[in-house]
Amino acid sequence: MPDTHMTPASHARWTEDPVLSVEHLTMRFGGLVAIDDLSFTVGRGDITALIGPNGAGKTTVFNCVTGFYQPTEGRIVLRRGTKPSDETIRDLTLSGRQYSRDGENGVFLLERMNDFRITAKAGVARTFQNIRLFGGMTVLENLLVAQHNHLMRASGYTVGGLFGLPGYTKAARLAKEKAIAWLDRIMLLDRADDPAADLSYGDQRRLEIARAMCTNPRLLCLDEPAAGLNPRESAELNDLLRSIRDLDGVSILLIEHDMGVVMEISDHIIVLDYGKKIADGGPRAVREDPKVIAAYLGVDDEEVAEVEEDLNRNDSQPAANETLADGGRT
Ligand SMILES: Nc1ncnc2c1ncn2[C@@H]1O[C@H](COP(=O)(O)OP(=O)(O)OP(=O)(O)O)[C@@H](O)[C@H]1O
Repeated sequence: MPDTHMTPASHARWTEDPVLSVEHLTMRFGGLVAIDDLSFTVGRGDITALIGPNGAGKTTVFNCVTGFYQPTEGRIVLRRGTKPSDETIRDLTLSGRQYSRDGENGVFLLERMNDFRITAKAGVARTFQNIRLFGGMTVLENLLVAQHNHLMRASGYTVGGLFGLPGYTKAARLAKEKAIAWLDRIMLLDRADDPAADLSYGDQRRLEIARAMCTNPRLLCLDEPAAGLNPRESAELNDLLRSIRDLDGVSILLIEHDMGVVMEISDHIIVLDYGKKIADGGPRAVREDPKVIAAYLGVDDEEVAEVEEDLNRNDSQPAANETLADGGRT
């Protein structure tokens, strides 16, 4: 992968080939403006981190992108496959339709779609801050359930599956093969028949990501995947996310407070504060941005130079599991 630490924004994938564009997004809850005219892009094949102090609006952005909230204003464009022209997107917007699909490719206006359609049609999968596995089901069953939509399609939405329709039988075999391949990748093959609730926290996190991957996403949205992980589990998570980017070619958008994880694996970082974007660029540029330091540490502008000096004195890389937000505003 190219070193994106200092990639000029004009040549970065997030400007040249965005898989997702969030355009002038605003989300109000009564009188509270949680997201205020926010625009950013996510590069195809990038790991993009959305960071910011507590209450900055990160989860609200995720909820808008994944269809849990309908934004008050703004457009959210997901591009599958080849890059569509601006005219295609404009025509789709004016048509009032939700998406325009051509086989595996297409353009999707996520602000018009519900969560189910966003996963099934646009190919956006997500995980949550609090793990949401089916604890009573086995580890393998969790990965099979994720492929339920695909299997229903193969059954022709009939009882065909029960009677062994050839298309369904093949789809069921492929679903099992895929689940087993993922269990192997996340090193949980020997736990396939155990209830998911019996796994350690780190294993549950990786299983949740594998479950999301079983839906064949183009964009994987992860809400604090490193929360509560120990350093070894955090390193395993980093490897898994890099492999999803590099081997599966899936773009990743993550919310994360663990600056060790963010700085190590991100190609692109967007920083929010009070619902507005305050920085957007490669990891080094963002890390050295005085506005970011000020927002995280809750200090006045004149104190920023002092804080920067401290950071430079300590080292040029954050320690693993360094969690700036712990010192941030709550
Ligand atoms: N459903 C809701 N109803 C009312 N206010 C909400 C709702 N969801 C979020 N908010 C408010 O919107 C603002 C942004 O919250 P959000 O959870 O998006 O921040 P965050 O950056 O994800 O924070 P954290 O890092 O603590 O998870 C906060 O002031 C929050 O109280």
